[in-house]
Amino acid sequence: MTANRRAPLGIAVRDLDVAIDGRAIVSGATVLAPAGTVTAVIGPNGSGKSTLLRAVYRACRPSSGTVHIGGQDVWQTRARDNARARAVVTQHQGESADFTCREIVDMGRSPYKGLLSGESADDRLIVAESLERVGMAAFADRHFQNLSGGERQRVLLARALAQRAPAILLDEPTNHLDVESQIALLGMIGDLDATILLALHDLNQALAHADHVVVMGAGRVVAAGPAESTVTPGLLAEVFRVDARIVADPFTGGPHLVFASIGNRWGSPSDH
Ligand SMILES: Nc1ncnc2c1ncn2[C@@H]1O[C@H](COP(=O)(O)OP(=O)(O)OP(=O)(O)O)[C@@H](O)[C@H]1O
Repeated sequence: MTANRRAPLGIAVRDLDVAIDGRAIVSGATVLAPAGTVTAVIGPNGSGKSTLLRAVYRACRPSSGTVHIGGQDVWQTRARDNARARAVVTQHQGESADFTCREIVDMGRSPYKGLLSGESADDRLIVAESLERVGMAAFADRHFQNLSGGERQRVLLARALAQRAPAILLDEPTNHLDVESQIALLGMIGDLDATILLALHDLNQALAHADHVVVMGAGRVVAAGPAESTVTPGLLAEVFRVDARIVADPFTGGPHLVFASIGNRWGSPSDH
């Protein structure tokens, strides 16, 4: 199945500023995701990871800076060409209408369809293959709105796969997934012939599955580079305020983070 396959396209974000209601949310961010690699954006809650991704997939207009995918400025590119260049899996996609899973995944084919053209044999095969790839083939005729959070996440991933885009953006893709599905998803994205830019909370997943990490803190990129040399205990203490040690992963021998207990830092216990 080769329909619409293209070589991976690199993603380049330069000097990006995003302000919402006059407040700087992302400031001066430069993120380079080379073609064919996996780049994880990590950082504490509210550090600007989702906003950065939103600027890349044109859900949030930057106040300054540029975003290129494969050398094309996404903010100067037609919507259909953008849809062919990158697929997106976000946490809150409002697919509330009463579509089946097959119909949801078929939406990934729309950048390749004419206004009045229906589904081609290639489209049908790609949709079936994409559902199969995320282990959801048996759900093809089920209604999307009746699925569990993890099942929905897998169908939305299948839609992104069906789009056959040379760059894929994922915002917290392991959210809602059980441990087997998390491992399957991260293994799968490493095998995709695409450039992957994803926001992740699990630092061990970033260490194990990303070629590069981009570390955000308070809207700025505070570090970036190869995962193993960038995600250090010193950096985690500075950015996440946690005490971490690196041990050998007993399965792979690679680096694995363990964290010291820090008690409740969110507030004082109530009196009762
Ligand atoms: N539409 C908006 N209006 C106002 N503030 C916003 C908006 N979107 C994001 N923010 C604020 O911008 C900051 C960054 O949000 P963002 O969602 O990008 O962070 P994040 O790093 O993805 O966080 P998390 O890890 O919690 O998902 C937060 O303080 C958030 O409250």
